[in-house]
Amino acid sequence: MRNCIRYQDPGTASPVLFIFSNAYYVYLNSQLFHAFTNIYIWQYILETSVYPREPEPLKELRDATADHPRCLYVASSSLLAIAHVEDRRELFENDIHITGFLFCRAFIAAAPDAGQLIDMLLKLVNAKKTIEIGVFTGYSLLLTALSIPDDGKIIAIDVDRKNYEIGLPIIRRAGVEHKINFIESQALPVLDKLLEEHENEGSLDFAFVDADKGNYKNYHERLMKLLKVGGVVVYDNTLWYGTVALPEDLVEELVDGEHKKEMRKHIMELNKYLATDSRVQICVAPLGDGITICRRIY
Ligand SMILES: C[S@@+](CC[C@H](N)C(=O)[O-])C[C@H]1O[C@@H](n2cnc3c(N)ncnc32)[C@H](O)[C@@H]1O
Repeated sequence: MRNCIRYQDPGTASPVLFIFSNAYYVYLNSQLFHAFTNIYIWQYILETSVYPREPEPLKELRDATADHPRCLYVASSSLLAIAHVEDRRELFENDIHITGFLFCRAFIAAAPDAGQLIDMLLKLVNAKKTIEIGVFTGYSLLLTALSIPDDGKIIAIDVDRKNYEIGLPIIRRAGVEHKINFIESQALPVLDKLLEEHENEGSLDFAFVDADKGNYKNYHERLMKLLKVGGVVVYDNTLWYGTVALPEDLVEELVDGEHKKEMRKHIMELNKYLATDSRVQICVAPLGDGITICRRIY
C-alpha cells in the first residue's frame, strides 16, 4: 500500500504527486511540513534574488545542463524535490526527478543560490588566482571566470573533459576562456605537482572543491598549503542530500545505495575534521546541497 501527497508546483502550476511506501511515510510524515516549506522558501529565494541577477551566460549554461542525464536539477521554472520511491520512477512529466530520499536541494552542478554566495566571496577576497576541483559542464567555473578580473587565472581540474565541452561554447561566447587552464586529470596528482614548485605555496586566493567526496580531506591538506593566509576554500555538498542529519537507525532504510551511504560517511568525517581544524575559520551555509566555507587564518 502506498501513501500519496499532492501539491501544486508554483513554477508550472501543475499538480505533483509524491508516492511513499508505508515504511517511509512514518518518517516522512513528520518531515513533510518542513520539507514543503523549505522547497517554497528555496524557490522564493531563487526567483526573487538569484535568477533576476544571474548573468545571462550562467543561465544559458544552467539550461544547457538541465537535460544532462547526470543532472538532478531542473530548469528555472520548476521546483526540485527529492523523495525516495522504491522503484525510482520519475512520476510526472513536469521534470521533477525523484531520486534521493529527502526533500532537499541537491544537484550535480553547483546550486545557483550557492553560486551567488561564491561570487560574493570571490569579490570579497579580491580573488585573482583560483582553483576548481570538479568542473562538470562548468557552472561554478563560469561564475568564477565572470567574477575574477580579466587577468585572473583559474586552474580547473576534472577527470572528464567531455562534460566541460558542453559548457565551453558558452564560456567562449562569454569571453572568459582565456582565464581558464583546464586540466583533464585526477585532481590529487595535480595538487601534488603544484606543491613541488615552492612558489605555488600560498599563491591561491580561492578554491572551490566539488568532486569525489572521499578525497576532500586530502584536498584540504594540499589546499592549506596552496592557499594564501586569508584565502578561502569552499566545499560543496557538505550536507549530502540532508542525510548528514539523519538518525543512524534510519540510514539503512532511507539512504539508497552503498555509494550514497559511503559518501555520507566521508562528508560527516570531513565536517567533524573541519570543525576541529584551527587553521581555518569555517561556516556551513545551507545553500544548495550545503557548502562549507573555510578561510585560512594561518
Ligand atoms: C558535482 S560535479 C562538479 C560540478 C561543477 N562544480 C558545476 O558547477 O557544474 C563533480 C565533478 O567532479 C569530477 N571528479 C570526480 N572525481 C574526480 C577526481 N578525483 N579528480 C578530478 N575530478 C573529479 C567529475 O568528473 C565531475 O565532473
